[in-house]
Amino acid sequence: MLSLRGVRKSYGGTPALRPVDLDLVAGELVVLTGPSGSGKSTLLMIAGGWETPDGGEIVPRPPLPEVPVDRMSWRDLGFVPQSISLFEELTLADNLALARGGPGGAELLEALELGHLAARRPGEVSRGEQQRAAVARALVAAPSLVIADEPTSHQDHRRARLVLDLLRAAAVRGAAVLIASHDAAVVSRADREIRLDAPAVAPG
Ligand SMILES: Nc1ncnc2c1ncn2[C@@H]1O[C@H](COP(=O)(O)OP(=O)(O)OP(=O)(O)O)[C@@H](O)[C@H]1O
Repeated sequence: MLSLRGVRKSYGGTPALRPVDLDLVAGELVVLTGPSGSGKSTLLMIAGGWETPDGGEIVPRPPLPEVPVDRMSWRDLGFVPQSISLFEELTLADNLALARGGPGGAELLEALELGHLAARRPGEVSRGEQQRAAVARALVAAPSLVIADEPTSHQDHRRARLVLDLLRAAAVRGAAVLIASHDAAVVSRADREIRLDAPAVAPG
C-alpha cells in the first residue's frame, strides 16, 4: 500500500526521526510505539503528507494513486493528526461532508456517540468529542490508508474501544491502518508493532 524507505527528519540539526523503513499492507493494523520524542508523530506526519522528510522515499502502491501523499484525497488517505485539526467554522457533520465530498457519515457519528452533536462546531464540543469526530472524518470516505496519531488519547475506556473497533473494521474491509499509541489496549489489538527508539541527541 505504502512503502517508506530511509525516511528521516531533523529540526535545526537535531534528529527527530532516524532513518526508518516501513511497509504498510492492505488489511493490517500496525501500531507504532516508542518513548516520548522518538519521532512517532514526525513519522506519521511524513507518511500522511503533512510534513516533508529530509531524505528517503515514500512509495504509494495500488490501490493508492501514484501521486505524492500530500496530494491524496480523503478517499485515499484518512488522517487523524495529534492536533485533531477539524475546521473550526464547520459543524462536525460538515467536516465529514467536506472529507466525503458530500453529505453522509451519520452512522459513523452515531457509532462514536456523536450523533446528537453533529450540528455543533468543534469549539462547542469536548476535546474527546473533537478527537472522535476527527476519527469519523478520517474514515468517512472509506480510504485505502488510515493513519491515526494517538487516536484514543482523549478517550475513556469505553470510547477508546469504539474508536478501536472502527479502526479495526477499516482494516477488515481492506484498509492499511497505522496508529501511533502509548495505549496498551491499542497495542494488544494490533497485528504488528513497530517500535521507534529515541534518536541519539547530536553532540554539541
Ligand atoms: N516542529 C518541530 N520543531 C522542532 N523540533 C520538533 C518539532 N516537531 C518535533 N520536534 C522534536 O522531534 C522529536 C520527535 O518528536 P515527535 O513529536 O515526532 O515524537 P513522538 O514520539 O510523537 O512523541 P510523543 O510520544 O511525546 O507524542 C522530539 O524531540 C521533538 O521535540
